[in-house]
Amino acid sequence: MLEKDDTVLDWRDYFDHHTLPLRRRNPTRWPHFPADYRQVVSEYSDRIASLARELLGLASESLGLETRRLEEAVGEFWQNITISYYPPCPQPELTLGLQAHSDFGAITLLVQDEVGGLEVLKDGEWVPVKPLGGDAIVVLLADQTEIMTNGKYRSAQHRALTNSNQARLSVATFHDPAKTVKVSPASELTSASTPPLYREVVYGDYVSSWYTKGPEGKRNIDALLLEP
Ligand SMILES: O=C(O)CCC(=O)C(=O)O
Ligand SMILES: [Fe+2]
Repeated sequence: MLEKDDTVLDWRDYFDHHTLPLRRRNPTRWPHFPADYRQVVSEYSDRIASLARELLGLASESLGLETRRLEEAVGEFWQNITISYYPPCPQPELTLGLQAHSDFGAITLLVQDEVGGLEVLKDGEWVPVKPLGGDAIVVLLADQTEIMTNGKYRSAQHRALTNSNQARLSVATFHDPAKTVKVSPASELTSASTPPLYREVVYGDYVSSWYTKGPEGKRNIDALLLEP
């Protein structure tokens, strides 16, 4: 889709649920059908947050950090659940469902239907993330985890393609720090010989800059590189 100035827009509709912290959760703003929708989303939010905590714990341990190190650096989770709907696109070669980006928070857990279209950038090539069916969950590390781990874990660049004959649905659950949290490389992972690669950033400033510049590729996190 083109805007007047030839900007390519995403071929996507979405519905966002603010789910955590609990004081942001207001299920009366969510759909009320099926009858158990609000209860299912609330329970899903809690269980996915536990999984995100567990995965950050494994990432911490894999780097020789205390189990809760990354989780504590993120602080209280700000979690949003976004359901994306990609309608069939008559000319899929002209646009993307969602343009290439890395997520700006800490960790995203994504469930997709059987249609396919999600791709991740690996060694300079776009690789399809094939739907596995069942209860498969795609784990996408996001920009704050790249900063906290001083680049040991890179945030995943990804995008969603459209297709001309089938609508697609995905459910992405984002886990972010609060806007006031300062994010920087974990001191345990830096030394004189391994200096910090990224400068400290207030998470809210990072998000504002992301929305000002647009999501293209990873240029937002690249702006924090101390020696670009
Ligand atoms: O629909 C997808 O598979 C990707 C969604 C996504 O990357 C996002 O919402 O940030
Ligand atoms: Fe994403």
